[in-house]
Amino acid sequence: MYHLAKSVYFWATSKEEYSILLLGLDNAGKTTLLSTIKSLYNDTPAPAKPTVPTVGQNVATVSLDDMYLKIWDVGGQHALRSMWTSYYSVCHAIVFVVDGCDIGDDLGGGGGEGAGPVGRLEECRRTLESVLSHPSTASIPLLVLANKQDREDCVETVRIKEGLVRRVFEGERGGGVRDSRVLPVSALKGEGVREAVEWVRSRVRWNKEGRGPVMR
Ligand SMILES: Nc1nc2c(ncn2[C@@H]2O[C@H](COP(=O)(O)OP(=O)(O)OP(=O)(O)O)[C@@H](O)[C@H]2O)c(=O)[nH]1
Ligand SMILES: [Mg+2]
Repeated sequence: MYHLAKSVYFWATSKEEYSILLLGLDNAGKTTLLSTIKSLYNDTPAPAKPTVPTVGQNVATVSLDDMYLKIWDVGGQHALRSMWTSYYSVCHAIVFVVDGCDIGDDLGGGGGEGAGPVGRLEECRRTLESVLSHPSTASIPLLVLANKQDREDCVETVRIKEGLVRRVFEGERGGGVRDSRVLPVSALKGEGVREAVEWVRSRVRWNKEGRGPVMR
């Protein structure tokens, strides 16, 4: 009887928990985004100190009305990217953060002869392709964030959509059909962050049959 009551109590009081993986090149703004999400949803103070490059991982859980989001922020430096794969099989959505000021001004040109500087667009493209072509990320929702929108030298979101995301999806390593969206944010100022979290919330729920939550 005790065990039955305990189970009933657990199911009545528990919520679904989904894991979200923040990926992107070094300096994209992942750790800043995690801090901002924590301060918006958990009422923690906004970080006073600047971030340092992440070696290893940061994790935080935010409580929404109907679920917990457990958010993993991992280091984006080249040497650390091989560790990302160990998170793929347990994550319910991937948020790929792009530094919108560091992808160059040749988004439509394909990098051919005579093309202008391309910034880190090509590195971003190869990295995103590698994530999406991994079998464990198949059909997992993908949110691409065009970050640093507060800066004047940031490219327009549509250019990241066309020049990066569409190219990856149309390529051979695009990873098949999945829910995806590109949204502008400023992780530093918090602009667009609630909209990004809301998109993730709705998409992990939608994909629940594909990859189920953990009950907490
Ligand atoms: N202007 C502006 N700067 C930002 C924004 N987001 C992050 N930054 C800055 O970009 C730099 C890198 O931010 P991080 O959050 O540490 O980047 P990261 O993706 O975690 O980098 P790694 O840990 O090396 O993978 C820091 O100086 C941040 O203050 C933003 O929205 N606007
Ligand atoms: Mg970091």
